[in-house]
Amino acid sequence: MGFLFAAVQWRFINPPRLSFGLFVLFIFTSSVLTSSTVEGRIRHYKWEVKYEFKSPDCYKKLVIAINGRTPGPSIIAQEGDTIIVELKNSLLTENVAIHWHGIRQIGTPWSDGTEGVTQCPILPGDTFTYKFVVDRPGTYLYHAHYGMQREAGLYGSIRVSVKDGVSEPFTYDYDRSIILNDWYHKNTYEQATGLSSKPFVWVGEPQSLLIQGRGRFNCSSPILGSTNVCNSTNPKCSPYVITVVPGKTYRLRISSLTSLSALNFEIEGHNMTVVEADGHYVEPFVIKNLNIYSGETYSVLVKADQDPSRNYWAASNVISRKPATPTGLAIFNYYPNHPRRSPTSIPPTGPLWNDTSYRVAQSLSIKARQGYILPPPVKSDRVITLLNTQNEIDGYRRWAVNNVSFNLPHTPYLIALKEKLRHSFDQTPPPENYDYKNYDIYKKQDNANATSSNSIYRLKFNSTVDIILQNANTMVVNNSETHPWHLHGHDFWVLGYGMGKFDPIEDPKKYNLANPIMKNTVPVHSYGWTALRFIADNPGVWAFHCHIEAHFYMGMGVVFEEGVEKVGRLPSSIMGCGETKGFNRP
Ligand SMILES: O=C1O[C@H]([C@@H](O)CO)C(O)=C1O
Repeated sequence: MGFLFAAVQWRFINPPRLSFGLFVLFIFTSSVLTSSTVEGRIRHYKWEVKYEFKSPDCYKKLVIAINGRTPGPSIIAQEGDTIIVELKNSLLTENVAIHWHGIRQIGTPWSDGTEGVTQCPILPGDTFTYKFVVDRPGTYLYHAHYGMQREAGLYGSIRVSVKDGVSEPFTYDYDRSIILNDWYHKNTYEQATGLSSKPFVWVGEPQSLLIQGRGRFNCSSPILGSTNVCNSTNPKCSPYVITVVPGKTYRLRISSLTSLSALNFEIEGHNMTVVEADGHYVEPFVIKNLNIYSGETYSVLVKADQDPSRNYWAASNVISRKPATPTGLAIFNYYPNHPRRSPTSIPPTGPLWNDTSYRVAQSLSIKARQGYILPPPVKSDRVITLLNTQNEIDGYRRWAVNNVSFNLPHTPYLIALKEKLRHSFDQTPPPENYDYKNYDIYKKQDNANATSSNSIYRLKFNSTVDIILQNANTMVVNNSETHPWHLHGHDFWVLGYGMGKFDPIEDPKKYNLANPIMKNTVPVHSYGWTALRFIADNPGVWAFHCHIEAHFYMGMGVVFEEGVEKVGRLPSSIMGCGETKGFNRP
């Protein structure tokens, strides 16, 4: 931990300057109650989670909103602030839990919001209080972490600015957050039921792509017939508008919370300079379009330096799966043109969806900004190789890791381990590797001996762990999908990406140990591998899983425990389910 603190201190060597954009946003978003302490402000939010009818893409469906909104309210804070969210579950018949994505929860592992791992679900009618410190500046997210509720619209952004008197290694005039998403018309229950049925019913491709909660479904589509649930003239589904002043530079914090799709984001005619990824400064690089995977966040700088007499399209397109969803569109509006004036140009269609080498090249071009991220330890203490496969188990379609498909336990691990409730989950450690020599990753395989389990990896506190994520063929011939893996409670160094089968002798020699980026979410490209390193220095129990909502639901995840004996007294509010019934009595 001291190691990371050193990295944080090292960063603050620039002269003081708080960007005007951040300042203005701070003033306008302070509807939240704040009070100051020596360490930082306390920002107190009261949220009510409720089903509501909304038409984000013109098609009316039930969404899960926070205080009537999806995306929910943004959390705007400063490094060192304490966030308190009093969450009232008004879903009537449904539990809920919210994860603070990218926030490491140092000292507060019970606030990670991962149902089954760090807490019992919040019951209908109950209010649960999350309390944690945002200890690092950067762009983060929050979203539901229970069942498949995220796809119902329960998500939002967290923006943490640097401390007063500290400046960042780049400048800009204004700061905007944009969440990209994909959108389904089926509700979460229909989707989840299909995934866990015999025969398996796949969720399919999304109906629309949303940019900051807005998209546009074609209401005259023949599949709708004569229903009145879709209305293209509803102003609620007019495109999101990013208004820019000619000559000014914008920091766009672009993040993705897609349920399934990998996306490519582009602003017609404008270059973007990438400066931040998952809360870490990157060596700036210029791109025409950004590949972004579910759970990732980026900051890009965009200068409004094109012909100011017109507006431009900002577009998101599906990549890495054969697209069956129209381009998501927003308007990049040059002031003082009318914000609703649609550009007459053809919207960007993005790169070829199956150009994996293009995506791998962009992943490889993300490097730590010099002077801001300490390099990783040169050696690891343990290497865990995780083969990702699709299989059938008892006739159910599942995803498995080293032939083990993950099931969440009924008693959250954090409580089970701290209170020594050993019977509440499978104590056999999951496999550290797969049959590396004989497994053909290019072949459709049955993986007939795959099983389901809720066993977990226990890591030695403060040890350095390498994870090799290995992709393979699915149960469809000649098909391997992209999986964005997200680690809770930590950032990891990204040591390398490669195509084909990872070679445990040769590939580690090519690791980037000089300037690897730190992230919390990383893609594993089709038929490829990704190598990560992290230090198990955050006492708690942490999920590590594919951020595709259907895939985690189908078992594509693992859990790590480290230093649980060092965790302080657990709050009784996280208890009440499984074997923890009765633990919440004062
Ligand atoms: O889990 C999945 O199932 C489908 C397909 O493999 C079978 O229909 C798909 O694309 C997934 O990602």
